[in-house]
Amino acid sequence: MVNVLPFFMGHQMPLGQEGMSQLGLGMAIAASMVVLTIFQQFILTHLRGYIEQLIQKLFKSMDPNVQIRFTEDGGGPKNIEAYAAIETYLSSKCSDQAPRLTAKSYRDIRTPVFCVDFGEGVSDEFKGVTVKWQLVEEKDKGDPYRGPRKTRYYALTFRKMNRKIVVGEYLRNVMEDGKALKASNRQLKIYSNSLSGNESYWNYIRDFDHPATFETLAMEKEKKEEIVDDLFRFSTGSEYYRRIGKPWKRGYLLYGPPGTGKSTMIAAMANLLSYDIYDLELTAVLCNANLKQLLNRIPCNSILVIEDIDCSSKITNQREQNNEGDEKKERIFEKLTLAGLLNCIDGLFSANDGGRLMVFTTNHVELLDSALLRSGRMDKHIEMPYCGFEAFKILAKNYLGIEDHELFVRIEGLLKESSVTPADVAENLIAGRGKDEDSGEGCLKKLIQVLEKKVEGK
Ligand SMILES: Nc1ncnc2c1ncn2[C@@H]1O[C@H](COP(=O)(O)OP(=O)(O)OP(=O)(O)O)[C@@H](O)[C@H]1O
Repeated sequence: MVNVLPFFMGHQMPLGQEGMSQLGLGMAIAASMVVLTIFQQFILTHLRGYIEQLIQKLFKSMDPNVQIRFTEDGGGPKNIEAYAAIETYLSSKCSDQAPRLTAKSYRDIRTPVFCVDFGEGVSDEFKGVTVKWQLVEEKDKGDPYRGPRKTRYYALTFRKMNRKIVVGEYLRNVMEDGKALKASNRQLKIYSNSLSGNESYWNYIRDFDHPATFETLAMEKEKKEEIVDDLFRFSTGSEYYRRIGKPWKRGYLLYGPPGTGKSTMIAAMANLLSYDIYDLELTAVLCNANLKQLLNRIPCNSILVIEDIDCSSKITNQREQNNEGDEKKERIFEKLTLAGLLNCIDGLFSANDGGRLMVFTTNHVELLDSALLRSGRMDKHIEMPYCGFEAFKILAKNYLGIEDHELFVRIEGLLKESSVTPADVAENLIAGRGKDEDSGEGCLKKLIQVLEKKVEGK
């Protein structure tokens, strides 16, 4: 047998029997050293990693808490929306808890949102379960071009045993409340339509800051409550409209003499629901196609207002009687029709992404085409009457701060006999102009005189 080992070992001299056995031992030791090193380097490293993982798992399973992170800009619009809803929700919680707050102002909100400072925590309770929110900012290495990157997130920590209620009910509640708070803090706006060439557009007119509310609206309590209830059911009816397969819209017709508060009611509706107002001027609509274009551009959570709809329907119905020769009106007569308006209303707002309210007003309900009045187009007809005693008491409280007075009995009697609008009454209740008759009592006396004249003149 050719002995090749000496060459491997670097020996030049031939070896005896003893040398051979020593050499074998040396090689065995060397081999076991190599195996040991491999074992250490590979097997032990793997084993160590495995053991470490096991320990981590063990610790995790012993940790009683769960943490969910909501990052500021991660994962698309839904996540951004969720982050904003959480921020608004926590804004209402943190003002009396966190020692340090940051005020954030956005373009479209009325009052600043308060946020906790980084590292600060806010605790919250839901159905007996306590959770903790914390605003965290982390810096990572980022990439070579843009450098380090900051990530902000809200960390929600809670007990593992409460996972079901927190992930289900609690978070749904946070999102809904956050979105509702955000909507109620939104700066409302008024838009109106205009014509440019053959195209119709909505133009931003101004911010909507009308102070009217249902509380200040002079109207019988029961009737007001019924309307508010209807509006709330409508605005929270997403599930309902989805279930019955109808577009999420509702039509209101407000009718009554001028000065009975139809426009004031629309303002109160917008404030109640935090909806923007889209005031449709039909005389600035060229044809049915234009109208469709405009109505399809109204976003959700808006009120479409068509005031004095009787005048508009007169235009459409009395086409033959028009002999003014006005070219533009002529075109409207030809192309914008009642049928077109009805079609637009029927096919309107098929997307169920949010509610859209339509409010039509008229001083002459008797002139309206019955096709326009039917349910689905105008679901609720509200009469805005002359001023009754209940409405008067609200006006006296609003304008004079007087809730009861000995002259009220006389005024109640006169209101029963006369037809005065809340606008007429309000006009006589503007106190504090310096003169004696403009004091609270002076205003009531002045109103009595006006009412007496009305009754006499009947
Ligand atoms: N019901 C009411 N509650 C409180 N204020 C009212 C009411 N009705 C009228 N007013 C007062 O009268 C003013 C005119 O009312 P408003 O413009 O709402 O009436 P209107 O019915 O819309 O009239 P028009 O048909 O002429 O448009 C309002 O600015 C408001 O101050």
